[in-house]
Parts: sequence; structure tokens; C-alpha cells
Amino acid sequence: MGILFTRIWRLFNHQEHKVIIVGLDNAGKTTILYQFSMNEVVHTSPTIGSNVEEIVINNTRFLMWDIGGQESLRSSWNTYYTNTEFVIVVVDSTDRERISVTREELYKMLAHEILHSFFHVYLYLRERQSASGGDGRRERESQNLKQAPGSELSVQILMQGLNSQTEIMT
Ligand SMILES: Nc1nc2c(ncn2[C@@H]2O[C@H](COP(=O)(O)OP(=O)(O)OP(=O)(O)O)[C@@H](O)[C@H]2O)c(=O)[nH]1
Ligand SMILES: [Mg+2]
Repeated sequence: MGILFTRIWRLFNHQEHKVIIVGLDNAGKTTILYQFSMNEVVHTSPTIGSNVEEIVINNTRFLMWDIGGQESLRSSWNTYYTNTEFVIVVVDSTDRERISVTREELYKMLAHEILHSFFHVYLYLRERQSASGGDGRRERESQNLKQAPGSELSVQILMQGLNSQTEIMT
């Protein structure tokens, strides 16, 4: 009876799993979102509010929310926490000066009561080419993103992470 119920539940379970992508401004969150959903590197501008895309892995739907990371927007991250099952924290490995800011934001997030319940966190260390001083965003725009070491590989690893979750969930 239990097995039968589980099978029927799986058959009709078209549930969507909520993923949020957080991190400081300019970390590469929106770039990752579109690498996930379109398998393309797109040109981005700073996100005010959020972007949302649905991706399907192994017939499992993930609703991916990419949230703007500018300082003034971080206090509203918590409005996205309800029903979140997966959190992807994006860190730009070349942004050494702000590693401690990322850590503080991460601690704040983990301390939040809504996220105390069951969820998974993936830390995504974005290993982009080091910008040699100057305006990071503009310099990075001029680089060939597809050659950013590890970036495609990291997205694949993240995909595998979500993929293995679908095996556990189904
Ligand atoms: N070289 C390089 N540039 C990248 C990489 N990922 C993102 N960028 C560039 O970094 C800049 C910021 O990327 P976004 O994806 O917009 O950053 P974000 O985290 O969404 O920023 P906010 O929306 O302000 O929170 C853009 O110019 C991207 O093209 C990468 O892996 N390598
Ligand atoms: Mg963005």
C-alpha cells in the first residue's frame, strides 16, 4: 500500500522546487542563471529586484530566482526565502576585498528562521579571469566569458548537484 501510494504520488507530483541565487553585486549570478536556462553567456546589467527562469532536469522543475546583490537590495533577500529548497551562493573569487562582506551576508542568511528548515546550500566560487584593476564590470565585459577558467565546468557541477537531488526527490 505504501509503495503504491508513493508511486501514485510521484506520478502526480508536478511540484516545482524553488532555488534562489544570491551573492554580492557583480558576482555573476545573472550570468549563471542564463547559463543554466539557455546554456548561453549573455550580456547583463545590474539586477534591480530579481530575474526568474524555470529549468527542467530529469522531469523535475526548478524555479530559479536570481536576486540583485547591490548593498541596498540585500535587506530584501529575505522576502524570497519562503519555500526555498536550494540556495546557490555565488562568490567572485577575484573580489578578495569583499570576501568578508560575503561571509557576513551568508551568516545573516543562515541565521534566518525561515531558512532554518530543510534546505541545501551550494557555494559557487566563480573563478573568473582576474581583472587588473580599474572598473571591474566594464573590464570583465570586454573579456571572453566562455574562456573564463572553470566557469562552464562549475555550471556543469551545479547542474549535476541539482540532478542528483532529483534522484533523491523522485
Ligand atoms: N570574465 C568573466 N566575467 C564574468 C563572469 N561571470 C560574470 N561576468 C561578468 O561580470 C559582470 C557581472 O555579472 P552579472 O551576472 O550581471 O552579476 P550579478 O551577480 O548578477 O550582479 P547584480 O545583478 O548587480 O547583483 C558582467 O559584466 C558579466 O559579464 C565570468 O565567469 N568571467
Ligand atoms: Mg544580476
